[in-house]
Amino acid sequence: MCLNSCSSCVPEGNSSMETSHDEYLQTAEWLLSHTAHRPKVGVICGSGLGALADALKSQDSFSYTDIPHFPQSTVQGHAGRLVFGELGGKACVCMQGRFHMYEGHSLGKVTFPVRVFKLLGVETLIVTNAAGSLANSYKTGDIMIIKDHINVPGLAGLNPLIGPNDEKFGPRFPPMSGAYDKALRRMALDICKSRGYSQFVQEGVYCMVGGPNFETIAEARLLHKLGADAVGMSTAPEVVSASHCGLKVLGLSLITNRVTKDYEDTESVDHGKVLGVSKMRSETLQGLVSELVAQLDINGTTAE
Ligand SMILES: O=P(O)(O)O[C@@H]1C[C@H](O)[C@@H](CO)O1
Ligand code: HPA
Repeated sequence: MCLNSCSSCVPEGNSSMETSHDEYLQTAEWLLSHTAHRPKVGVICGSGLGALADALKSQDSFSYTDIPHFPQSTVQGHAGRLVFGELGGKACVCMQGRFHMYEGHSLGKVTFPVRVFKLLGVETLIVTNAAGSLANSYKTGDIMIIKDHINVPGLAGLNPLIGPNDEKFGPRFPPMSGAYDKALRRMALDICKSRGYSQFVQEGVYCMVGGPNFETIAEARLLHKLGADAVGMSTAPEVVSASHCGLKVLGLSLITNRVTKDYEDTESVDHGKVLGVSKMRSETLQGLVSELVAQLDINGTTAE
C-alpha cells in the first residue's frame, strides 16, 4: 500500500480492488479441496465470541496463516481460525476472528472472507460483534439484533466497494435499505422469546467507527443523536460487502459496556472488560445462533 497519502492511491488501499477475482476463487477452491463441508451458512465471531465456533460438529479447522491470500488476525480475542462443521444439522463455516480497519487492514482485506464465503456457496451470513451501548435503556449483557447500521467510515468514503465494480459479485450501486434481513430478524426475536431471553434482547441501530480508541463523550453524544443505539469498530464493511453479493444477513451485537455520555461519569471501558462480558454471554449467543441455523431451510429462509 502507498504510504505517501497521494489522493490517487487512497481508494486502492481501502477497497477490494487490490484483490483480483481469481484470488477469491483460488482461496475458495483451496478450502473446498481441503474439506468435505459445503456450507450454506457463514458466521463471523466478534471479540471474545469465538466459542460460537466450538459448537460446530465434525470440525475441519484451518489457521488463517495456512489459507492462501487470507489476512491475519492481530487482536486478542480473535483466534485466527476458519472452522467448518455442522450446526443444527446444517453445514456452516465460522470465522473465529475477524479483521478490523484499525489493525491496518484495507477494507478489501477486511471483507475478503465474505466474498470467499459467497464463492463457497454461503447464502446466509450471521455477523456478531461486541459493542458499547448508547441507548439509555440498554444494559451490559444485552443482545441487540441489528436492524440497521450507520457506517461512519463509509459515509466518509472508506467503503470496501470503492474501485472498479466486480459485476460477478454484484451491481455498481447496491441498495442497503434491506441489508439486515427482516425474516431473519423476526426469527431471531421469536427464538429469543421462546428461550426466555426477552428481558435482555433489543433491536436497534449499530454504528461503526474506525477505532481503535473508544469514543470521547462528545462523540458518544453525537452518535446517539444521530440515531445509533450501539457503537463498535466492525461489521458495517462486512455487511455492505455481503449485501452487495446477495447474502442474507443477520447481525447480533453483544452489549459489553455502556458508553458514557456524561462528563461526571468516572466509569471507563477497556478491551479486557469487553472480552469478560463476551465470555459471560457467549453460551447464550451460541444457543440463539444454533437454533436459528437449525430453523433455516436449505436456501437460508425460514423452515415451515
Ligand atoms: O470484532 P468486534 O467488533 O466484536 O470487536 C470490538 C470492537 C473492537 O475490536 C474491540 C474493542 O474492545 O471489540
Ligand atoms: O464502547 C465501545 N465502543 C466501540 N467499540 C466497542 N466495542 C466494544 N465496546 C465498544
